Amino acid sequence: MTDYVVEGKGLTQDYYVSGGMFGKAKTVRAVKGIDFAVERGKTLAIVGESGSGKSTLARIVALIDHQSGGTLTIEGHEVDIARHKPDHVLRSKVQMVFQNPYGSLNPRQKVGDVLTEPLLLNTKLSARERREKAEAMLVKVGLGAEHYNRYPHMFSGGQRQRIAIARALMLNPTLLVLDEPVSALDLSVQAQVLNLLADLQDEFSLTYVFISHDLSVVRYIADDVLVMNKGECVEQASRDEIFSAPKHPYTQMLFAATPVTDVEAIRARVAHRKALRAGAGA
Ligand SMILES: Nc1ncnc2c1ncn2[C@@H]1O[C@H](COP(=O)(O)OP(=O)(O)OP(=O)(O)O)[C@@H](O)[C@H]1O
Repeated sequence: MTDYVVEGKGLTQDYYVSGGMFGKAKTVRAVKGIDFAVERGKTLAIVGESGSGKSTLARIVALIDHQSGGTLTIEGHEVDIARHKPDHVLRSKVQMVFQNPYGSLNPRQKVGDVLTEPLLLNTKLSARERREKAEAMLVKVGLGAEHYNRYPHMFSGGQRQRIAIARALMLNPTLLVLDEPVSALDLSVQAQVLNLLADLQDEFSLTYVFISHDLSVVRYIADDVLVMNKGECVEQASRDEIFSAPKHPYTQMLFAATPVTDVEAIRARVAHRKALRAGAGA
């Protein structure tokens, strides 16, 4: 049986929009019956133009918002956060990384506090154990234990996103929802952070739901791709299928409008990852 970490069936999200003083209130359906499933250790990329509903879907999968309709299943258990608040076990399994590393870290909190806070709230680890785990995680994401006592403003954008990733990993999640995690970064830094995410995925068998409007990024990171337009899924296929022969006219238009750069580098990296996986499985 396929080991799906997350499955959505008919996921729908309605927003109630007030009409102002004289207008009529209305309901906007931002996500319209989306089905998907992501296997353990794989990445589903969700692509689409601005306003297509990507972030709305991401917030449902990350257990931040409850869907108006459909079902969400995580690790085989149907989740209904409207009726049952997720317990800390479920909460720790699903973590989100946001686009803006400047906004997502509290400027008054030292990095060490950012990283140990989830442990303080959700585990019985001692202060010393929490610190050791945080320092080890800093090293894991390419920073150093010496960064523990520094403040977020002392880091570059890429380093802050590494801190946000480290924080997301502190409770050993199985699923990361990444909403445009590299789009606020310079191109060279984007590549470094994508490499880090790929390495962490291999090391911890992480499952990613990766929101992006950037097809170069998607080609690099995704195993499967779901294309959204106006809240609907217009096409869903493996990365290779969708990049070599997009079927839906909207996907064709999207791909034609946004040239994919640096294809050779991406292919080399993908081949390298496949070889690593094959070696690990041998
Ligand atoms: N809280 C809200 N209240 C009302 N409408 C909303 C709300 N959040 C999103 N929407 C609407 O839902 C639709 C989908 O928005 P969403 O942010 O999910 O799209 P997106 O694909 O992530 O876009 P972007 O890439 O610009 O973030 C849009 O029409 C948006 O205006």
